[in-house]
This record gives sequence, C-alpha cells and structure tokens, in this order.
Amino acid sequence: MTETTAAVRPDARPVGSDVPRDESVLQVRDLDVHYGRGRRRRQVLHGVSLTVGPGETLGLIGETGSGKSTFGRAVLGLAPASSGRIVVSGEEVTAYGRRQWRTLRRRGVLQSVFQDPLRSLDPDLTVADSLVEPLVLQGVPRAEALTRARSDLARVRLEDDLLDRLPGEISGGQRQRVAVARALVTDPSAIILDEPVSALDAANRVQVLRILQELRSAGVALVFISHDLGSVAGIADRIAVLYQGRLVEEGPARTVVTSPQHVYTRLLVRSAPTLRGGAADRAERAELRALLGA
Ligand SMILES: Nc1ncnc2c1ncn2[C@@H]1O[C@H](COP(=O)(O)OP(=O)(O)OP(=O)(O)O)[C@@H](O)[C@H]1O
Repeated sequence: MTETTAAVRPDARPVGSDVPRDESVLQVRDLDVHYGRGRRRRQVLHGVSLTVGPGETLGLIGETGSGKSTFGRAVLGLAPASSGRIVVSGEEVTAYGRRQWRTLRRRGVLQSVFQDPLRSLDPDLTVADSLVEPLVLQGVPRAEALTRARSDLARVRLEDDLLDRLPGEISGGQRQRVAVARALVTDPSAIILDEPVSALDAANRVQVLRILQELRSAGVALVFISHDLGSVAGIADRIAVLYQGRLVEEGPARTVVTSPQHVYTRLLVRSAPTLRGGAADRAERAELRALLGA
C-alpha cells in the first residue's frame, strides 16, 4: 500500500505529503521480513510502506501476530529486512550490518520504548545512570548529561529523588516514564513506542498517554504501536492498520476512525466502545469476524 496524506495539526509543522522526501524522519518502502530458515522460513511482513514526517505521530495498529512489533524492530535494526528500503533521517540504513546498526542506535536518532520497561532499562543501573549512559556514550561530559537527564525526568513528571533508585525500586508506571525519559535524552528524531501503555493500570496509562500527547505537541515524532485502537486514536495524526503482515489501511486518524474502509479496520472500530461509531452489538462483530474468516 502506498503512503497517503497526513492530517496536519495546527500546533505542528507540516507533515505527511507536505514533507519533502528527504525531510521525513522515517521512510520505509516495500518492507518484507521473514523469520526462520529453510522449511521453517515464514514471511511476516509483506511489502509494508510507511513514512513518518518530523513531529508526526503515526499509530500502527493490528491484532496480535499481525507484525506490528516486527515492523518496529526492523526499523531499529533488530529484525532482518529481507527486501525493501529503510531510511532514517535521510540515512539509507537498509544494508547496514550489525555494527552499523548498533552505532546508529547509539547515536540515538531513533529511540524505542517497549511494553516492558525492563527491556529498555538495565536492572542493575540506577535511574540516573540509565539516563546518563546514552549521552556519555556519545561523549557528553557526565555533569552535562546529568543536567539533561534531570530535565527529561521533569518532562515525564518524575522527581529527582528517583535518580538514585534501581528500576526494581520504583513502580511499574514510574519505570515506564523513566523509559520514556531515557528515550528523550538523546533528542531523537523519532521514538518507536511498542505497546507503551498496555502493561499499565488505568491511572498510569492515562498519565503516560498525557505525556506522549505533550511530546507530540513539542514536535517529537512518534510511532505508536498498539493492538488498542482506543489508545492510539487520541494521539495519532495518522493511523496505519496491519492485518496478517499487510498494510490494509492508512490515513488521517479521524478518517480511519469515522469511516474505516477495510473490513478489519471496521471490526477494530466497532470493538472499541470508547470511539465514536464503536460499540457494535455482538452479532455485528460476529458478522465482521466471519467476513475476515477469523
Ligand atoms: N524472532 C522471531 N522468530 C520467529 N518468528 C517470530 C519472531 N518474532 C515474531 N515472530 C512471529 O512473527 C509474527 C508477527 O509477530 P509480531 O510480534 O511482529 O506481531 P505483533 O503484531 O507485534 O503481535 P503482538 O501484538 O502479540 O505483540 C508472529 O506470528 C510471531 O510468532
């Protein structure tokens, strides 16, 4: 599927089709990903094309196993692209080897936050060391790195007194906010957020979603991966829908929610009672599922 135009927020720079190609922070073209070898080789992504402009928030949704995380991992160099093209901030990275990917990740141009913050945070490093480490690796003096870390901690509404604690000594919600602060310290062009609120209770979910809203307003580009259309719809400029490894729909968030085109997107919208047009009755959902052969 080809990229479509993006919704332009009044508080953001122009995005989507208004962004010249070389200004996009992330450009993915015809991405195929296979896992396994020989008879076990299986294609998980089929020709996925997506572009994220500066300051834009792209919501990537789909059911479990549809390939959302694989997409996020591929653009971070953590899953193998078997064909297609990946360009990060104008840098052609498709053919990068392991070491080049590691260097790119270390530069912090693209950052990531996962569902389980312990995947983003080293359990043996204090919050301060976790935040300072990416900057020190870039050669930033520790004192300056700590000043920047404190400022990013404030951006996620955490107090300085957490700095000396280990990830195991703070709550799950605080850990996820530390993971977001860690992603921010390198001043990335974009952050890939893979189910960032799915493991949180309702209060923490709302708080992290609010923080993501603020980052979006401040112009940080986000790729928000989730199975939950309800969480994504309130933040995303554009929504892309993956179904069985294929992009089946993409468009401005409002359009996707109010007039979904693909039968699977209709099912997602109908299954999200908080969305306008949602709350289909059980029979209607069953009918849509039958259409999908689920
Ligand atoms: N390292 C791997 N090796 C082999 N198969 C994998 C690997 N990682 C994922 N898969 C398979 O690829 C498919 C897509 O997985 P992926 O995690 O990308 O889906 P997802 O949409 O993110 O699902 P979820 O919402 O459950 O996280 C699944 O069938 C999964 O079992």
